[in-house]
Amino acid sequence: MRLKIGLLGGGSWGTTVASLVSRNAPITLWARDAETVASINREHENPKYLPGITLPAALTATTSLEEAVASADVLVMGVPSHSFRGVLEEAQRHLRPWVPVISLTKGLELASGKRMTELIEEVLPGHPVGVLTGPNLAREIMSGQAAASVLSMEDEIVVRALQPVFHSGLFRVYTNTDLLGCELGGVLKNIIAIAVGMGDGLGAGDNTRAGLMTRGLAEITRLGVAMGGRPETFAGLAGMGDLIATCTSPLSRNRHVGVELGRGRHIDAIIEGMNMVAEGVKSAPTVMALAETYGIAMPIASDVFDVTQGKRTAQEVFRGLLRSSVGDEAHPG
Ligand SMILES: NC(=O)C1=CN([C@@H]2O[C@H](COP(=O)(O)OP(=O)(O)OC[C@H]3O[C@@H](n4cnc5c(N)ncnc54)[C@H](OP(=O)(O)O)[C@@H]3O)[C@@H](O)[C@H]2O)C=CC1
Ligand SMILES: O=C(CO)COP(=O)(O)O
Repeated sequence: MRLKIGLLGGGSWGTTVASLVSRNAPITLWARDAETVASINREHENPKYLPGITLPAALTATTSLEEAVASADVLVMGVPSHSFRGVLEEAQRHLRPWVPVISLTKGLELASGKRMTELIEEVLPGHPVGVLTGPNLAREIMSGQAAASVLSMEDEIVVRALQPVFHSGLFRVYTNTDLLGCELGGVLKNIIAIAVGMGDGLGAGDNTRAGLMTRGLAEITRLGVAMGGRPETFAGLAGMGDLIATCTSPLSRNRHVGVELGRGRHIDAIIEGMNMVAEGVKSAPTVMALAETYGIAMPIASDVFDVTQGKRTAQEVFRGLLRSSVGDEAHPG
């Protein structure tokens, strides 16, 4: 039997994952924007988020949430974190029992600080949950470049059963049972990418970037391990892999925010000028609260928090590596 997939969210990543999955399984993509849906069905294009890219003819879209959810054997959530709970609650009315729910979202709920899979467990108790995450810039994948990703669920048998839904020749999907670690890797790297972008915007060099990325990974790993993730996860695709892609690619929206901050623009003006989401800006306050709760030093994330809150400028915080006290590399700070 071929599993039917419902995917909610017609942005750049939702559309890309739906295109990848359409090679393996029947899929219905739900987007709330009627023009986007019509264009995907008729022109095989999503002009709002992936202009100029031809989508597979097998990919069909709908504005009816019920149509995408009611017949789904697997539900994939591709909306940003600020809309996740609301869309999930709508979906809950139509979803059959026990259907696995996979999140593509790399953010935390602002009000509760919860991960997206925690929201799924809360709204849809009893449904197996997972994430698809890794160094996966949507536009690059749609232009036919090879990429590797991770499908993470706690149950090894279920995750292996779902792997073929997402895996294909140029999109290599590994499995991982460290759900918490994989999910946190995707959330936390966005904040470090903003820091690296700030450096790039200020004209910092390659040594600076390497220093920030390495110390940033140390912060990600410290918090992730304190919260229950496995150390090796943060050295893998969902940790270091995604950090490298996001911190170095001109396609990254989080890095873009950082670059513009580094050039001296105000955060509100930058966000105003973007039609896509940069999750790190919204996650920064929640991540700082988590760092406090778990007693973890996160000096780079803290600087990003200050700048994205408009408390200090990128120039002011970018003493970064020049901070007055430095200790042993293996220790926090
Ligand atoms: N783009 C990428 O390369 C990658 C993104 N991700 C993650 O995927 C998630 C989604 O990002 P991405 O697709 O890039 O985001 P985009 O900004 O490209 O698109 C966001 C999409 O979500 C829709 N949306 C927002 N709120 C709602 C709502 N309340 N109801 C229905 N639809 C809604 C938007 O619809 P509308 O157009 O109508 O506003 C739009 O289709 C993020 O968490 C991101 O971190 C992960 C890996 C790669
Ligand atoms: O998660 C991503 C790449 O893996 C996308 O990063 P941005 O949201 O910064 O574009």
